[in-house]
Amino acid sequence: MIKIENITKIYSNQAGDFLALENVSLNVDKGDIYGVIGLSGAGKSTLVRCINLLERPTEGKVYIDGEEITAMGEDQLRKTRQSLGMIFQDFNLLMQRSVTDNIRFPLEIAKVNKKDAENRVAELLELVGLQDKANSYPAQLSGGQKQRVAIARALANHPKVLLCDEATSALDPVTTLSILKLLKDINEKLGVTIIIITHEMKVVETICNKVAVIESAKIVKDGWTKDIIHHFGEV
Ligand SMILES: Nc1ncnc2c1ncn2[C@@H]1O[C@H](COP(=O)(O)OP(=O)(O)OP(=O)(O)O)[C@@H](O)[C@H]1O
Repeated sequence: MIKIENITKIYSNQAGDFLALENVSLNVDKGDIYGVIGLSGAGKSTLVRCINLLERPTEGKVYIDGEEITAMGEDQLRKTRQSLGMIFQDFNLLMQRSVTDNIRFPLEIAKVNKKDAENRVAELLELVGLQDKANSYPAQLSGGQKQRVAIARALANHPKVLLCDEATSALDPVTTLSILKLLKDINEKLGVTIIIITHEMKVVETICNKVAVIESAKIVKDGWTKDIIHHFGEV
């Protein structure tokens, strides 16, 4: 479903070149909840941002469903990005818009008609359990509720893949578990493939079937979570 082939990412600025990813390859199958774990600065965010080309890899290829997105033009890329939802540590909600309007936003961009958008927002509010907060504003929500809004918004256009960049890192342990449970439900009920970037082994143990360990720009180990846990314990 997602194939990353020999990706290298070099950030270049006045200070010089910085190698953030070195020859990274990864295969994510449909239905996986795939964890990418590593210490701060290892390259995790860079890797996930290379999957939807928020960052362009300096070298290497990315395939989604067999199509090479690193070779796509802007129009095709814009369409393909609709099949890749993303959520972030700091939620990235539109603070001046209500919960409903945040969730509706990607539907407006995709030019979904008003009635269908209304129905879809109602469905999503139910999915994430926020029907009673439909008219609230982000500032009136807890961290867990904000992340639920972000998840609903990311799912609005029926993506095949959900990319989660440290999505639970700002949350307490109990709220983290409730968000992880929601992600697992989404994976099981909607068949959405999930990639989770985290620095917490607990997150990987709780929901990831597979995991890659990233250290200093390289994947040093990847495979079934149960086989990898022992390795990470030694890091
Ligand atoms: N735009 C940029 N320009 C230069 N260097 C960058 C840029 N973005 C990231 N880096 C560097 O690349 C390395 C990898 O960053 P990245 O954000 O991918 O790491 P990470 O594993 O996600 O870390 P964290 O868990 O702290 O977010 C870091 O050393 C970072 O300083």
